[in-house]
Amino acid sequence: MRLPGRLSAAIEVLADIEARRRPVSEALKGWGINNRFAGAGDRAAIGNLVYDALRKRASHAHVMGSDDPRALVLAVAVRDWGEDPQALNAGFEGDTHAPAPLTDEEIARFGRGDDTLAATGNATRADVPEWLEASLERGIGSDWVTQLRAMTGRPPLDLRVNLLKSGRERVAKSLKRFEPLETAIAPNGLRMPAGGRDARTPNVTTDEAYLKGWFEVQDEGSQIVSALAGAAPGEQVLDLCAGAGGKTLATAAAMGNTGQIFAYDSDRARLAPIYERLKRNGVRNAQVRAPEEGALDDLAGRMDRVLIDAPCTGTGTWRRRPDTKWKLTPDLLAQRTGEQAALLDEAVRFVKLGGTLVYVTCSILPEENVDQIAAFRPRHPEFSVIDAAGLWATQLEGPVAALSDAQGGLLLTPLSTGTDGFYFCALRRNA
Ligand SMILES: C[S@@+](CC[C@H](N)C(=O)[O-])C[C@H]1O[C@@H](n2cnc3c(N)ncnc32)[C@H](O)[C@@H]1O
Repeated sequence: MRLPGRLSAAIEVLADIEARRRPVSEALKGWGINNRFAGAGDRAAIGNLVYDALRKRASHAHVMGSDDPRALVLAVAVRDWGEDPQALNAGFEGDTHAPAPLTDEEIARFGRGDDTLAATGNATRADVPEWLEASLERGIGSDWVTQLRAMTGRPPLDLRVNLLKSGRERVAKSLKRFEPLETAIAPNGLRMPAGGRDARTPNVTTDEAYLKGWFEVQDEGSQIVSALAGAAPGEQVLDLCAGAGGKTLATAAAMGNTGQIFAYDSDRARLAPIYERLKRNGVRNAQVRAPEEGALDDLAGRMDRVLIDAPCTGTGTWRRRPDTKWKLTPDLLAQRTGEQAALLDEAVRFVKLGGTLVYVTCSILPEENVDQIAAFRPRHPEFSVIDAAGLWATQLEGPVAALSDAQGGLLLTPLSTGTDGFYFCALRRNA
């Protein structure tokens, strides 16, 4: 397929997402099934157009004066992919798969370029829903628009090398056709930066090194918070929201397969992939606890470290799942903050005297981060915050790149740490 056909396909997929309220991945898959002639390169390019359109939905719509799928996809072609509007029209001529030619009005809008954006509201320039503006400014500070604009780019593909089975050099060698770079902050990470336009994401999970358990796909931010959590060999650790086990696996490696990690999740389906992953990674110090009445009772008061990788709005992962940015509602945020407060209270009973409670989210909203810690402290005065910047100095190399907050926590963002958005705060039990 040539570019005009790919643009038409992306318009079709976006329309399908809107009409049927479908998740992006499902709509793209559906399009692929109905259009079997399209190759892997076509599908990747169409996916990129769709995701790019959603990453900058508000600013694209502002420039175009419309948020219909055609306007958004043409905006990606011109604003993000650097196509010239007149040249696009020339390419559309005689191509039966092309969208309708750009109108004079559309061309004029591109002519005015992004100048009109300067005069518009912050939420549009930051490409976020307006109702989140006050929260983002409060949580991130005065440069929140710049920070959020950095979240409209494509994410890299990051890997964590599994030290239980391999090393960074060996994995890099196995994947050298993808030209991986060492991650800047996480000590055992490799990164394949995002490509532009129709670049395809490297398919690393078919590599022999992956099948042998030498590495996992894990954003560098997730690797950093796992390192900050500071689990040491021989400890007793509870991963209270283990899900598919991304943090469990990183923690097991940090503990050198010694001590014991208890991996629990209230959702059996989310926990299911952990069994295969633990096996492939060669983890021998993790016990999975399925969600049953009293499943964790024997751990009360015994844990050196309890990790809450809390259910959250996922606002830190907007680069990867930009559709969730526009679907988030105040009700969903309130539901998540309620769950987070309950989990913090629930976790307390497992932490032994002198033990550590680690709270993590992949959100950039203060309601889910610093506010949770501020509310927890008077409820549990027996805990005190361990300064996260100090932990950074002991667990990671280089100066603290993340943003600090008034409670002693850290916020990772694409602009500050080059990662997804993550929040980290650790508290010690003193009584
Ligand atoms: C951010 S995800 C965990 C991701 C996982 N730790 C990883 O690194 O791959 C949050 C998880 O919390 C779980 N969860 C939600 N409420 C919970 C509760 N009350 N107790 C335990 N787990 C819960 C969800 O099922 C979900 O799997």
